[in-house]
Amino acid sequence: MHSRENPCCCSFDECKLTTEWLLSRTRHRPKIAVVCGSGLSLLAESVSNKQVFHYEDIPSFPVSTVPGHDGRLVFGYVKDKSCVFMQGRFHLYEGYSLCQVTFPVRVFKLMGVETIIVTNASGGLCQDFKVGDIMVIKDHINLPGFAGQHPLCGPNDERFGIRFPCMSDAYNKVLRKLALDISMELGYSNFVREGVYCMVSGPNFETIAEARMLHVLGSDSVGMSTVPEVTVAKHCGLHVLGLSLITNKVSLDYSREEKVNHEEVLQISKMRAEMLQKVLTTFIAHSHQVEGINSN
Ligand SMILES: O=P(O)(O)O[C@@H]1C[C@H](O)[C@@H](CO)O1
Ligand code: HPA
Repeated sequence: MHSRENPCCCSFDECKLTTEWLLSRTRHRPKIAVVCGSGLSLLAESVSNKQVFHYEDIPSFPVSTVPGHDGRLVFGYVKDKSCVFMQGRFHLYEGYSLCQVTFPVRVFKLMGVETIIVTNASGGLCQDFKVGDIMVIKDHINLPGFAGQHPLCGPNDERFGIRFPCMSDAYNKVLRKLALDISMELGYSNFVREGVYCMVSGPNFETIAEARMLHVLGSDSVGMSTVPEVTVAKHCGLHVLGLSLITNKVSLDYSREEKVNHEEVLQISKMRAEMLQKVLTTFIAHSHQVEGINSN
């Protein structure tokens, strides 16, 4: 049975079947996976020796339903590093269970991936942030998780990870530093920041009262993804880097007239994707400098 029909069938065996299906069809053996956020499919365009699978052709993979999420798995090389890119991710608000949302992460783990780079578009809550800034994610707030919408709820399969994983170091410190150092070398330090990402379920954008609450709670940006993928990645022992593109300023003020919409999010993502791609490809090229990350 496929997870499109059954929201709760992302078992170890099903992950393994999908893994074997992919490994038997690709010569690539990626060590790095990249999840492209809204409007950020361009991140995968510069890979060499490309091999592409459409999500609808991959057993048990959900399909993309959101504009700006192409629904393609792209294998290839960035410099000499074997990578796999998700051009499009899955969200809770699409009606997928969190186990479907995170299914690809577990498949990557079983394929031999060691590091995952998760990107997204988010709204800036920190008053210093500007539209177009890139935020290296330092930490997150799992708001749906507080309410029991958590990808690790349910029986724990020890083959993936332990029952009570530690999340205090979900975003690898060494990888964060490398991303910040690279940004500085590229001359991007004026618009590359570090901060805390807060996940809400969506699909509506925040009310002003909600935005104020998230700000008071310590969130620098807010979005509708990433946290389930990162939680599952950390649970199964992957190294994580998170990069968030600030596509809009979230209003904390009742007198502000601007209204956010998805088209604006996509427009800013597409405008800044090239910058993010530069950070990403330079990061991947230098990732051998970091202990625990293989050189190809
Ligand atoms: O997949 P991400 O988190 O980049 O997508 C963001 C959050 C919503 O899906 C959408 C809102 O515009 O963009
Ligand atoms: N809120 C939630 N998700 C988002 C936003 C936002 O302002 N911008 C992009 N994704």
